[in-house]
Amino acid sequence: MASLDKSTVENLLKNFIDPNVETDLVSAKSVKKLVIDQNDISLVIELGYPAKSYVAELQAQLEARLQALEGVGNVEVKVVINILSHAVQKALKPLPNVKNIIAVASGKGGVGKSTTAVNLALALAAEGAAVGILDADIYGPSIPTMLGLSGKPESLDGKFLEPKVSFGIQTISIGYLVDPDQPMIWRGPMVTGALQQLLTQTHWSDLDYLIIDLPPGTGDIQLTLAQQIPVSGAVIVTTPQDIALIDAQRGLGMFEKVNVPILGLVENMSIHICSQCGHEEAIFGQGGGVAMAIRNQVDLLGSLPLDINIRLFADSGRPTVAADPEGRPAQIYKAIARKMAAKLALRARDYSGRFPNIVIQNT
Ligand SMILES: Nc1ncnc2c1ncn2[C@@H]1O[C@H](COP(=O)(O)OP(=O)(O)OP(=O)(O)O)[C@@H](O)[C@H]1O
Repeated sequence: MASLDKSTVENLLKNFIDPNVETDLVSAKSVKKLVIDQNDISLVIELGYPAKSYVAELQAQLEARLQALEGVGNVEVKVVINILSHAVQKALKPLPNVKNIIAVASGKGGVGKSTTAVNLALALAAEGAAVGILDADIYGPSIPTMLGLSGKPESLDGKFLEPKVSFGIQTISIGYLVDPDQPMIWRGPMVTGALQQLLTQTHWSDLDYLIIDLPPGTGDIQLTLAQQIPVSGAVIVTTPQDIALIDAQRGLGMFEKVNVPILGLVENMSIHICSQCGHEEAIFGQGGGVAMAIRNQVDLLGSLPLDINIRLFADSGRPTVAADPEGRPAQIYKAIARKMAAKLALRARDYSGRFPNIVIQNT
């Protein structure tokens, strides 16, 4: 039997594209261990993002391709998930108990930012991550309603708030603190302080990701939040409509200015599929998200259709990913969530909490 050539195995891994990170396993630093013992191969792949629905497929594909190599004996492939903490803005420190904060933003209001944020949070959880969501949308705090929650959170020690949990997601909302009848102009100045308080005085319990649903727009409040909250990355939600894209462009510029990496764009309401006849119509225009992504050299993480069920599920307190996990829209949300987390996994890690051991010896 011909003996196994090591470089053939390495080349196979160098040419194996992970569709979530959109790069090969070697460049993505996913090859944790490769042992070639005579003709036997033992391989450990480590993914830095939650991917429950991809692990078995990846393992099977790798095993099949390795097994097909000439001269191969036993093949053993193991895929493990290890979600790490990634760097935040230079002047800030990550929160304890929260590995990564991801901001979900939009330039324009009403484009479906909150619906997208809540479904992405559920999708990350479905893929195996520990997830929280902070509803910071002062203009329309809708996350509790979308998750079927009501009532204020408790405080057991009089200092920290206990997040309310729904579908396994830990949640806190600015809506619990601001008076809905108070004029908007008074809400602005108090909001950044209140948000800092919510962020740091909530008993988050070991989160891989905390999703923040930011208020729409690119004004002072949003800029202050983008500067003060220790975020690892931001996602911009837009519709393909020109007017929304112009505002989304401003949002993108705002995050770039404060050195927050853009993980990608999500195009919402991209196409309407008639529930009666199946006819597809691009109500808000076509190709806007792709063009914006290309122009700014950022990723278009995915596009969601304008689908009446997305609204109905959100209104009923059981968003799409929880209500119809196998349906097409839920699959799109999960694909976007995997990609978003995978893009983050490629970014620099946070080393702030890990000082090297310094030993001072008296001679
Ligand atoms: N893809 C979709 N298909 C159908 N309806 C949707 C979709 N995405 C969002 N919606 C609906 O559109 C409305 C606005 O969505 P949402 O509240 O998420 O927007 P937003 O951008 O967060 O708004 P705001 O500016 O108030 O923060 C909601 O009724 C929601 O259910």
